[in-house]
Amino acid sequence: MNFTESETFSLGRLRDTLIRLEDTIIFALIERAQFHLNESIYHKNALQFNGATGDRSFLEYFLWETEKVHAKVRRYSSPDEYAFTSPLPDPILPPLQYPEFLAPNKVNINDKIMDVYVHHLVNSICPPGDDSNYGSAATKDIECLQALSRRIHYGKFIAESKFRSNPEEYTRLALANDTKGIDELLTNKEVEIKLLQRLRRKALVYGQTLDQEDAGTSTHLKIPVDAVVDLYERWVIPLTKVVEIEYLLERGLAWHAQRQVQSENQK
Ligand SMILES: C=C(O[C@@H]1C=C(C(=O)O)C=C[C@H]1O)C(=O)O
Repeated sequence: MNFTESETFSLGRLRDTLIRLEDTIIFALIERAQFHLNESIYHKNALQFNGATGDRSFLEYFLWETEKVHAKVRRYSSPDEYAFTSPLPDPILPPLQYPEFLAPNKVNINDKIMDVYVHHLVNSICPPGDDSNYGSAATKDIECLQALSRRIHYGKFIAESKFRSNPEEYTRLALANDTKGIDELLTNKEVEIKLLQRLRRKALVYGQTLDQEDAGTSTHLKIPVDAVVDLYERWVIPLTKVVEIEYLLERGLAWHAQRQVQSENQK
C-alpha cells in the first residue's frame, strides 16, 4: 500500500502502529517466557558457537549475524550506507546494532535497549534456571529486541509528525538547545495513561491459559502483567521520547538552516 506524505505522518495513523506494536511486543515476550532464563547466553565467552562467538555473548553474536543478513537482504552494502541513506528509520526493520541517523556521540538507544532487556526484563519474565534451549531462547530474544527497537525508533516518525504541526516552536526550542522544553511540548500524558491501562488489559488477556477450569480468571498467566507495564513505564516510553527529542533537535536546526539559505537566495 502506498501512502501520501501527509498520510505517512498523520499522528493518528502513527499511533495506531504503536498500538499494534504493543501486541507484537507482548506476544514476543510470551514466546520468550516459555524457555528458562538460560543465563549463559548473556555472558561473554560463556558459550561458543563453532568457535565464532569470539569475546561476545552468544546472544550478541547471534544478533549481530542476524542483523548482517537483514542489511544484506535490504541491499545495503555496509552498515554506514544503511545509516546515512535514510534520514528516517526504516519502517519495517530499524537497524539494531548499526549506526543510526542519530549522531554517534549521542545516547546509543540500541545499547540501552539491550542493557534493559538483559539486566531487567528477561529476569522478570522467564522462569529462573537453565533448560539448555539456548538457540531457541536467543532466537526469541532477538525477536523481542527487534520489536522493542522498532517501537522505540518509531519515535522518529512521531517526532516528524509533531514537527510538521508546529515547526516554528520546535525550531525555536532546538536553536536554544532546550531539550526540556521539547520534552514538554511533545509529551501527551493522556495518551501515556491510556496506553498503560490498555497494556495491562492486553497482558492479562493475551497471557491467559485457556485450557484450565479456571480459564479467564488470570491465575495462570504466561508473563507477569506488572513486568509488561513496568517495561513501558520505565523504559519504552522514556526511550521513545529520547528518540523524539534527539530527532526534533536535529530537525529544528536543519529547518532553520534551510530557511536561511532560502532567504539568502531571495536577496
Ligand atoms: C509517542 C508519542 O509521544 C510521547 C510518547 C508516548 C509513548 O511513547 O507512548 C506517548 C505519548 C507522548 O507523551 C505520542 O504522542 O504518541
